[in-house]
Amino acid sequence: MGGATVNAAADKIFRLYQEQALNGGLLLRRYPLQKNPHLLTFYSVRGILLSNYFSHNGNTVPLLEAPSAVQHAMDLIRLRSLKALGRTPEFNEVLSAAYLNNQKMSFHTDDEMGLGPTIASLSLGSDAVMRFRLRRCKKGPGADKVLLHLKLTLRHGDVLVMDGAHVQKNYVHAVEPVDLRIAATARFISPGES
Ligand SMILES: O=C(O)CCC(=O)C(=O)O
Ligand SMILES: [Fe+2]
Repeated sequence: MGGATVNAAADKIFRLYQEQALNGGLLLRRYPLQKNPHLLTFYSVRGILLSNYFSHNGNTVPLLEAPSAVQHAMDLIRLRSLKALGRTPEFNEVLSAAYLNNQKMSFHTDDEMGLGPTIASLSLGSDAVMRFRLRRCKKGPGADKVLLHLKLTLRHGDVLVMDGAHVQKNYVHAVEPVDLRIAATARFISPGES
């Protein structure tokens, strides 16, 4: 959910992410692709709802001290998730990934322990192709085609909502941006699982 007419907020957040990454306020970190294909760069916020912590590479600071890019991202995700679902899902964390130089996120599922059933991600920057495939393993020629369930383009300002634990249980997803892109993903994680 987004579109040219409602993207002033996304423009601002994208600019803030880049400014705050440049000036050191937001310490984005890159991981070697082979070692951590899932997350290339991440920044994580533990929100106001339960634990009230902002976390970055294992260190935590209160959400209110999180860079404004991350806080605004959370606000926009909440707003657009409400429009998409008719209710505001419970989120207490934002995980941000920056894709540079042809990086992509290969097929994975977000079914980590303690993760809530609704995950919503805000796309910033270049378009990306997102694919959903059945999680069930199928081998042999043409298997990819059979298992491919959904292919969509994520555009700047779009908020994609994965609603329900069954999404992670039954499907894996992959994201392949065209160029520089940042994704801010809001999730709910039980306090015990940090
Ligand atoms: O880049 C995206 O839009 C989604 C990222 C993702 O799937 C994840 O962080 O688990
Ligand atoms: Fe994911």
